[in-house]
Amino acid sequence: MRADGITLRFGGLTSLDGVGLTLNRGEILAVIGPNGAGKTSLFNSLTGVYLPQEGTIEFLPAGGAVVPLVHNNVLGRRVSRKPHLVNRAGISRTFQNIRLFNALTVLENVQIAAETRSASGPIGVMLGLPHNRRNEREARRHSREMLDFVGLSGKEQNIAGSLSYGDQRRLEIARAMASNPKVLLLDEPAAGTNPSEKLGLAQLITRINTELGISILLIEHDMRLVMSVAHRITVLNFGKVIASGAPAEVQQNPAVIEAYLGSDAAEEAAEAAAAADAAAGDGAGTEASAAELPASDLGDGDAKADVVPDAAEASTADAEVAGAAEAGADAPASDAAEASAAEVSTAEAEASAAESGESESAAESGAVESAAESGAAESAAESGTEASAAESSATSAESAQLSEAESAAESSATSAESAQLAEAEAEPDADADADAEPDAESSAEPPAKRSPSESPARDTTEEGSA
Ligand SMILES: Nc1ncnc2c1ncn2[C@@H]1O[C@H](COP(=O)(O)OP(=O)(O)OP(=O)(O)O)[C@@H](O)[C@H]1O
Repeated sequence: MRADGITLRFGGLTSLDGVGLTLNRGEILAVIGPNGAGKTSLFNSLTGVYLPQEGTIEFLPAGGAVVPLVHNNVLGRRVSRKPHLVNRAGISRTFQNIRLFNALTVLENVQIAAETRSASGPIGVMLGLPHNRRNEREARRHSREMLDFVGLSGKEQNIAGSLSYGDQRRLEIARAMASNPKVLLLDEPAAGTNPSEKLGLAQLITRINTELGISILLIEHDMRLVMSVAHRITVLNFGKVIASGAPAEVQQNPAVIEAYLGSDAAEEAAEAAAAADAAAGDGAGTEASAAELPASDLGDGDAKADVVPDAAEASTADAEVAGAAEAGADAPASDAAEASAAEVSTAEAEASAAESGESESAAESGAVESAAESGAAESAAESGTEASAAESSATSAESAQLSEAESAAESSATSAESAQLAEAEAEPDADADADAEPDAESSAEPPAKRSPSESPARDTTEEGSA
């Protein structure tokens, strides 16, 4: 799937500004960025909910012809494929806010999606023709299979609204998979879930990719999850792509750190990196660079405050965590990054990894975690779990240093967000020239943040068959 030069405007607000992105076959590509960066707008453009004013989007399924999703037609008019035809072409999605039929059973929720693939018309269904009954049986069988895959077997007859939040997220994924997509777009699948649910979701996403061969485009704020599953990452900020590449590369990109944590933090991180380079001879902790985007939930201001890297703190904590790992962690002590991940993972993650004998992979999945991220260790302690060696070795001086850094970052994060919001609000609506034209599909995705003064939602669509 490829998007080129996608520009999407809402009146004077440019939500996407010349965005280009390619999802390769078989790949997990994460799209990250601060709040309001344009991630959901991008998903809505890819799935035909919005019609971007500029750019093209095309999909090339294996063994098939190119399917134009957004393009200029022969008359030069902007056209996009309707959402249900995008789905029929092999692209499915989940939503940031869970959208289930809460009063229906788990099985019925999935079956509805599975039946959209069948050719049964309403009359045939009403008459109960044999062909339609066969389709229904097949849809039910396939739905059960998907539920089993996501770990919801045994809950088929439960009412969807009664499921735990994590199970509801799984159900959404099962429903998206019921139409046998080749590409799955997941919009913040871990939002609102607890750490063990997040771990399970990360495993599920990887299995969908490896076992079913489905390419995945993932929007997610939880950096630990992103780093553990993504093959590549594209970073958006203010509607523009500011970085793209392998997770480790992106995590250390100064522009990315600045986008998330502000320029002061980026400078501090760069200084810390230089200090770490200078102290490279020391051994411990130097492999996990201090100038990394911390692996944690970057979805809101609180989370940002939790993960602020302080230059000095980062190297100290690095050394401590690596030292503690050498003293007793299962993770290879020679790899400071893995050791630090093993130490600062939540107790739940550790327990589950240990139980399944996957301590190494758990360590790897969190290998990107910066030692500066003492937020994870703090939250483990808060939740009554066993304090990590890294945390227990923290001195009070370091704690003071951390709180200072946290409040600095919190204020820089807040001011960055306020600036963004103020900028968005200051944009005049006067030049809006297009109708707000909600259609059935658009209304399924209500405006997240503000009412559109110029809705780019589909003014022209193409009914071409997939
Ligand atoms: N329907 C709409 N009408 C007007 N403005 C919109 C609409 N949808 C999105 N925007 C604006 O576009 C910008 C990008 O929003 P978007 O929801 O795509 O960001 P995001 O990166 O997904 O944010 P978050 O992480 O908070 O979900 C924001 O400024 C938002 O207010």
